[in-house]
Amino acid sequence: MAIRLERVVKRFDDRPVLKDINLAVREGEFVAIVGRSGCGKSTLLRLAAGLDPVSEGSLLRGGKPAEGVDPATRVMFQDARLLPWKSVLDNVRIGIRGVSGKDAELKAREALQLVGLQDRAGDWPSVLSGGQRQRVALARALAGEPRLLLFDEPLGALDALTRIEMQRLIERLWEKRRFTALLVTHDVSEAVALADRVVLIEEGRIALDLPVSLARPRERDSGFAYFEKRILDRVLRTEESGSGLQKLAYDI
Ligand SMILES: Nc1ncnc2c1ncn2[C@@H]1O[C@H](COP(=O)(O)OP(=O)(O)OP(=O)(O)O)[C@@H](O)[C@H]1O
Repeated sequence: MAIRLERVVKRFDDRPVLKDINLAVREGEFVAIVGRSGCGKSTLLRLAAGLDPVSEGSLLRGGKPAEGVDPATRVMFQDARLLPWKSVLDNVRIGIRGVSGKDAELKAREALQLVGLQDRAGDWPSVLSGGQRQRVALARALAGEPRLLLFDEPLGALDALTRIEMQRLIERLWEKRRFTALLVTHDVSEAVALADRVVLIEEGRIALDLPVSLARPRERDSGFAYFEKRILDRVLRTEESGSGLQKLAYDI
């Protein structure tokens, strides 16, 4: 397993946000995490990245107890977090460790080519569109050849069309590189477009863990709509039943 969380609890000031998370992600698998705002999605991602410790339970990476930040993990956030005083190429180089000089430049140029921005290597981030900045952030993440790529709402600030283009790009690059991916998103459609499995978090627990058995590249057809509806139905049922969540978690 690339990553395994066993009976994980995460508390902030004694307040449990994640109460009992059991999740195993295989090497090369793409898992999406959905759930209402504040349910603990980003917290889960921070634990997986080693940015925060678990309060209880265990976190394993590659079968071994995870300790601190994993050098083979990269995170892509909603904002590109580019350094404005560095060129596009130099921003991508930041993602590369253990290689320097010409070799690093070559790797950075290759990563820019993967996202279709090879012609913008010398530009400043300020002259790029929001979508292009996210492409640079994706290139920076890929340039490090991560085993685990964590996406925290990476397309949340983009317009609908750019968002779908970026989803297709991420899907193509994942098929090419086969990194293990964990994607946090509010967008059920995005989860179905990208993931092998969609995990719904409710009240600190996994309420649904649904394999998405659709061929790739994903088409937005009736099969796609079926998975969207199954996830949305579960979210809405839980909302209506309120404290009935515990029961719902067991009748999947
Ligand atoms: N460092 C922290 N200290 C205290 N509380 C925190 C901290 N980080 C997160 N929380 C709390 O944990 C809960 C879950 O936050 P988290 O950001 O994981 O939710 P989320 O599901 O990602 O939300 P959103 O979808 O709105 O981004 C929230 O109530 C938040 O206030």
